[in-house]
Amino acid sequence: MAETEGKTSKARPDFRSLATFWPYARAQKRRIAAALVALVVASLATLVLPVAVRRVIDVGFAGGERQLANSYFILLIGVVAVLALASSARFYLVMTVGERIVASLRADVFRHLTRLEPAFFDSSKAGDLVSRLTADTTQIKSTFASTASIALRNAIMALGALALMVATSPRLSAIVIGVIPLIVIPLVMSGRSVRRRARMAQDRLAEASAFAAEAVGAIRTMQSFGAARQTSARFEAASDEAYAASRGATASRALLSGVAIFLVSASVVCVLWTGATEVFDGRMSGGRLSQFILYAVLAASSLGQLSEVYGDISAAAGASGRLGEILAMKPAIAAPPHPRPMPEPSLGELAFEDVSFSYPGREASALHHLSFSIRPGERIALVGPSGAGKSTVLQLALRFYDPQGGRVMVDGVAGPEAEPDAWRERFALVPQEPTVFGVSVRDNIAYGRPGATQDEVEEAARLAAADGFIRELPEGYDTIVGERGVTLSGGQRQRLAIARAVLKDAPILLLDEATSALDSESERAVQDALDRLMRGRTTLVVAHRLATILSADRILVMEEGRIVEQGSHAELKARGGLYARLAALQFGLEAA
Ligand SMILES: Nc1ncnc2c1ncn2[C@@H]1O[C@H](COP(=O)(O)OP(=O)(O)OP(=O)(O)O)[C@@H](O)[C@H]1O
Repeated sequence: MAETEGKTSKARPDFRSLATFWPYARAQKRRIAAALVALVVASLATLVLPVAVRRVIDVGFAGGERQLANSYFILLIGVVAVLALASSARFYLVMTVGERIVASLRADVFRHLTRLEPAFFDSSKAGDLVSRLTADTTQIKSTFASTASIALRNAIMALGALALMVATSPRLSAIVIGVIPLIVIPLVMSGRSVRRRARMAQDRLAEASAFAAEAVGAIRTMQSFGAARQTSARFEAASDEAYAASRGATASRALLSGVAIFLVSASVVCVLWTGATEVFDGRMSGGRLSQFILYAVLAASSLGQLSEVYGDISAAAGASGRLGEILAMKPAIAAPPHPRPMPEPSLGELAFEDVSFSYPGREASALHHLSFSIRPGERIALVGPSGAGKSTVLQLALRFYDPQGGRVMVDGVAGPEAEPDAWRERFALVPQEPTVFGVSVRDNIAYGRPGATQDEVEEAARLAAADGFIRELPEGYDTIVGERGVTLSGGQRQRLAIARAVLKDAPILLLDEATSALDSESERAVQDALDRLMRGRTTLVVAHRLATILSADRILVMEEGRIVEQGSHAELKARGGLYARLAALQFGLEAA
């Protein structure tokens, strides 16, 4: 699979994908126009230089007119100054255009990604696209900020220098143009193999880096299995392969540059030789020969730089193709053209009506004709064996997916009729493994309500039984937590998530209780916090704790995507069915 994807990404790039930039470039048209002016001025100044040099040599040196030579020198300094100024302006303008275009593009792609349904991120293609996002935008920036201007400048210079070469000496030009194919053909042919080898080296390097990233990510598993030595050996082998491949690429590149230097220099010597004969024979002035040589060198270096541009532009085309693919994706869960307004204030009603659902790419149904409704303020516990579909019910309630059959209703409005943000406003979720962001504790709690005051945040933390441990953190509410900050225990993370839900104060609460056991003190604190959070709120909880099911108004028992029993704890226990068996097994209650 990865193999096929790798091959496609290396296929001939589709240059039409560069059209993705058009709207971004249009927004920068003034700067681009100014950059073009600077670029043309700099190129013209460079093209004028050889004429000034010829004048200095012919009039000054050969003609012996010192005064005139001096004024040509002054002119030369003027031209050089214009060249310098225009080059600086071009560099600044082109770089900022590139940065601006890429910044807007990056922001758009990211905004778009945040709107896509979670199912998109489950696919391997998504992983590939997202992980290349940074590399792709960087590639595009370098193409815009330097390659485009290098291409344009060198195209102007190459054309200008070639035309002026012909104007300076048609005979010498004919010789130069005759030898160009002798230089270019072998270079282009060997260039292909160099590029192929360079790509192989890059692939090996990418494999080695991916291996290292995976190993470091799984450092605990690796060390606990005593697999450090074996992992290092595998990395070393991958790294050696990368070295061998890059040595091959470097060797062919070295050979290529040697051949190129020889061919180019030998042709310059030949031309110089022929030119010198003409000077000796009095058919050409020394200054004119110098002018010609300067134009030839300019043309050669411009053409040389142009040849490198193709690779860069095709890489940018590949990168923009991938970004364009993201931008072209239509979110599966989007607002309809005329969304139905949700009633205000919220009633806090949630209902599943004959809902059938299977995950994308899965044949088996996760939910079969599921129907239930929760009245405002009611507390419902979902129980059932692993894989029964309990978490799926929460995901559908939040519209991370839409069902293939039936409908999910909130406050009398069906999912597809509503605006997704307005819909999700009505829910607060406390997941099994809460996410803690790498920001302060305060910002973590205020995540669901960014404008919340310090008092509101503290009040939410108190209700979630989190205030105590937060105050003991090194910088209290300002402590940075998460991967780069202070590590929180499982129970602390849960209480932080509960505080976040308290602050959001949504009418419907979705809870996925943690299956992993906490120590009894944390367990108590979390349970108390949850009780306070659930009070008076419509609650749907995937229950793993006895206390939770005992306090539920109603229990829905799920098995293989269906509700097989429902009722109160006492009724279900008395029935002696699946619930009674689960209660005995999971919750340690005697089966009736
Ligand atoms: N993202 C997904 N993509 C594909 N299939 C999934 C996905 N998530 C869950 N499933 C499948 O859907 C079915 C129901 O899973 P679900 O997670 O809802 O069960 P659960 O009752 O919550 O289980 P547990 O108690 O173990 O968390 C399972 O067969 C599972 O393999």
